[in-house]
Amino acid sequence: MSADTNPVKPVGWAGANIPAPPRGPAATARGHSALAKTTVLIEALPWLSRFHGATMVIKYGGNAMTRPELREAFAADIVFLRYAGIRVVVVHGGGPQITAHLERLGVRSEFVGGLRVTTPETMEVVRMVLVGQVNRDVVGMINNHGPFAVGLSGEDANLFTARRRPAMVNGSPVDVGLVGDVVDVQPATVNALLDSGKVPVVASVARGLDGGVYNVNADTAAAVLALSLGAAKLVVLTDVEGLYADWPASDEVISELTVGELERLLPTLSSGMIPKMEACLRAVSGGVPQAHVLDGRVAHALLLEIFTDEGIGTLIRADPPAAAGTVAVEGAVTATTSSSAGDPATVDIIGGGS
Ligand SMILES: Nc1ncnc2c1ncn2[C@@H]1O[C@H](COP(=O)(O)OP(=O)(O)O)[C@@H](O)[C@H]1O
Ligand SMILES: CC(=O)N[C@@H](CCC(=O)OP(=O)(O)O)C(=O)O
Repeated sequence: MSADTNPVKPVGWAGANIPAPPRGPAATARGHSALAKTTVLIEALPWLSRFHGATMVIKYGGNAMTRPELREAFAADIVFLRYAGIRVVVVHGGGPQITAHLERLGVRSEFVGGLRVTTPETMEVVRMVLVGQVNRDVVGMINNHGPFAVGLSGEDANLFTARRRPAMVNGSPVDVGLVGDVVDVQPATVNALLDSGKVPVVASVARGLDGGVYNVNADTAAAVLALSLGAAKLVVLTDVEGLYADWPASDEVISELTVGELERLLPTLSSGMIPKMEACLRAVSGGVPQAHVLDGRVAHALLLEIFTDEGIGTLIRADPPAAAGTVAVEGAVTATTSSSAGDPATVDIIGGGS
């Protein structure tokens, strides 16, 4: 747009030939809204500085993919993170999408301990839906906002190798078919994509040690990838506000808990929260400074969590070091319906930003 036709910011704004900007109530209102915007931008500065160049693994749950406007907001957030200099990896789920496809084929889905009972026929559908449908959709959505997303299956270049695992019910193993746990990660391809400025988008299907193909829970896949990439953060987007203290009786969100606290809580959890919280535990106890469960139904939840002081969802962090003068409070799970504010000046104690 030329200087003659641009009504907003004429070139040479301060020049003598250009009329002065309007004064009075309209200009004041504009000034106030600009101030609010600059406040938000400046609030982001410590987080931008902290996370520039850091790796983050974002788990995008199938339940968070439902509404088109939320999908758009998610895709825009991922591109925002990329432009902010964060090495972003997306690991997506697709449980509800697999269930819907199986239903169309007349197959009922069964979950044990949060894991899908996976027959060889089910595995064909899992692979087709995750790799052929959901992965393509997520890649396409992100690329509408910026040309960065590249889709991968966990089978590609042996990214994930899995071994058959049972579900655990009341401490006992129950066979759930072709469900795998990841026993080896080869992140070279993901790193090469990140080095070239791309955003890898990973489906949680794995090759088996036995040459077969395994269904890996996407939370588990995201956790092991975060570990092998040395990620600064694992963020899990789902369809609840975070971990509820006493679900389904209450919707009181646990805003923050340590690995020790989560270990004690784990046997009381049910359904999809079991693999999700196991994954967060695995990531943080393995060295990822923090894992965060966020409500994917909140537009731009990712930006809110990463770039503002507005802590939301449930944060899982390492136990405090048992240093002199530090006393770990037994069972100190913080339950609140509000957010856990992150202070850029203090979160270094736990090895990462909030
Ligand atoms: N303590 C809990 N707090 C929150 N949600 C829970 C809890 N226990 C079980 N859930 C269930 O876990 C679900 C999230 O897991 P899941 O359905 O696997 O989601 P996703 O597709 O995002 O991985 C929630 O929608 C809720 O129904
Ligand atoms: C073993 C197992 O349960 N695998 C999951 C894989 C997809 C997934 O994890 O999707 P969400 O993240 O949307 O739940 C499944 O078959 O549903």
